[in-house]
Amino acid sequence: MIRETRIYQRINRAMGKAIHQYDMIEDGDRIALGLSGGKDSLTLLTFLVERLRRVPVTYSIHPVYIDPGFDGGFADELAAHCRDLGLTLTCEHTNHGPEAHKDTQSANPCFICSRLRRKRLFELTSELGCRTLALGHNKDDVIETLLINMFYSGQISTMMPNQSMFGGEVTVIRPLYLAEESDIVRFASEQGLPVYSNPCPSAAVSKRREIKDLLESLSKANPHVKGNLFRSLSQVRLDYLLT
Ligand SMILES: Nc1ncnc2c1ncn2[C@@H]1O[C@H](COP(=O)(O)OP(=O)(O)OP(=O)(O)O)[C@@H](O)[C@H]1O
Repeated sequence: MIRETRIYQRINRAMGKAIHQYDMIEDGDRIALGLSGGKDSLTLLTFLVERLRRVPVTYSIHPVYIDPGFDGGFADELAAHCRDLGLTLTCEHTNHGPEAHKDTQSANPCFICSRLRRKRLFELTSELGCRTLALGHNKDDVIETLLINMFYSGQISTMMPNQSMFGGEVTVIRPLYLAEESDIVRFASEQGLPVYSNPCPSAAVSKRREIKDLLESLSKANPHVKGNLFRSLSQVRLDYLLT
């Protein structure tokens, strides 16, 4: 049972706002949910299950885990957690992780691994008869992706809250789009959500980690930095860009 703390209420408000504002869920939807075992997708799962008891909209949730295949995986524990919530976890065991770290391909293992994972996630979403795939990205992920795309891809873009793919076959939704990562960290800890440590050798050394550290240090001097970056996404002055 969720404890309705201040942090719970903040995330709940942010998620409710995102779901309405970006038109994410309709009555009768079958929603596949990418469950990685990390705090974001576990928090998303908790809120989407709990929301069913509160709102007059019905939907079904189908958690999906792509096991990257490192030693020390936690698929059984994740399946047990889903069972406790009355859900069945679809788990696919792969060797995406070790494959992506093989010497010949090690220049960008995260890119390779996430591309393979995304592909299987979309396929499994369709196989489960779902047209919606919910992912656990939060507001900080959106801001970091904006900077990663500018710094390393030379383009101004980020993740969308509601994104139709493959001609409408699957819609990706990100219900935590407006929720702050620091709130999610606190929520996961205060509610005692399970903690699975990520056995991936690249987990701590990604571009995202570098950007997180940069934003952290800029925010110490000015706490509005992240909020301003997020706001800039809806304050685009095209007449001052080279479009
Ligand atoms: N192995 C996986 N199986 C299923 N879904 C996944 C997996 N890895 C990531 N996802 C989905 O993609 C989202 C973003 O993945 P990312 O690796 O960026 O994780 P993250 O920001 O650390 O989030 P989390 O805390 O949920 O792991 C996750 O929140 C989850 O919904």
